[in-house]
Amino acid sequence: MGGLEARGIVGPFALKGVDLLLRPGEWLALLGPNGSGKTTLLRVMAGLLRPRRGEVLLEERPLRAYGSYERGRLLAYLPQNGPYPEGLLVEEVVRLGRLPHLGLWGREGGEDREAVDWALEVTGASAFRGRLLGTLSGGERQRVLLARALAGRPRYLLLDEPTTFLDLAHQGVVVGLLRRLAGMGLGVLSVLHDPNQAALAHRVAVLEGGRVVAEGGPEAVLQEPLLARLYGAGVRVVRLGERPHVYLDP
Ligand SMILES: Nc1ncnc2c1ncn2[C@@H]1O[C@H](COP(=O)(O)OP(=O)(O)OP(=O)(O)O)[C@@H](O)[C@H]1O
Repeated sequence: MGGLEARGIVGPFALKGVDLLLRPGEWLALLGPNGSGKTTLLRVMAGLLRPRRGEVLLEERPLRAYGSYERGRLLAYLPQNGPYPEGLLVEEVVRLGRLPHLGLWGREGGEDREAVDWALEVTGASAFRGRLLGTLSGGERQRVLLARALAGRPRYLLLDEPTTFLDLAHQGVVVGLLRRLAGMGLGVLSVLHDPNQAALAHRVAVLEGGRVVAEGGPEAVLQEPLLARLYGAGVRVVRLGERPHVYLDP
């Protein structure tokens, strides 16, 4: 079976033995307290950090055996922080997402332009295409960076806190987009802090102290005892229809 799989990952830093499988066609949300190892795990699964022990398999082949362009055509990573190419036009930033297909000297063709247009469109970033990245608000910039990740038409998308900086409406746009992308067959792994956004994912995995301590459907994972242990006694969970809804009652 395909997928992006972390097997027995120990180190660097906080990771203490993580197994996690991201399947094509699913949105998997990764939750966990600050410092639990979420970003580190994402960077290991993106091939940007080497684990001390264990390995990452991309469609059953070790990730370290892939060349960087080959890996980049299959897998895109959206980091939590920059550096960002502030001085480039938005359209140029998104075109950078085609690099794994074009190489440094490749000539852009119709397929590349279509992918860039599509990525700008689905992220709601088309209106900024002629602006400099450095002139955008935090939320606008976040959508452009998501467009850059999508422009390579990856099969797996790893997103570190993609809804941070977004207003409520655009959080909804991004969350809806993640579901839609999974529906199109992509495997989407997103670090999130908001359990109510995670409740919309197909599966949720919870990291605590560098280990996956819970994994499964949102209804099964987002339970009050676990969340209270992770985030404190004031966390409450109620059911709204089928879905768990988490709020604070400090
Ligand atoms: N370059 C580094 N050198 C030393 N320690 C590091 C380094 N990067 C991360 N760590 C440590 O590893 C642990 C996990 O960090 P990580 O960024 O993966 O956590 P996180 O779950 O993403 O946290 P947050 O929710 O705050 O973003 C933290 O204690 C952090 O201080």
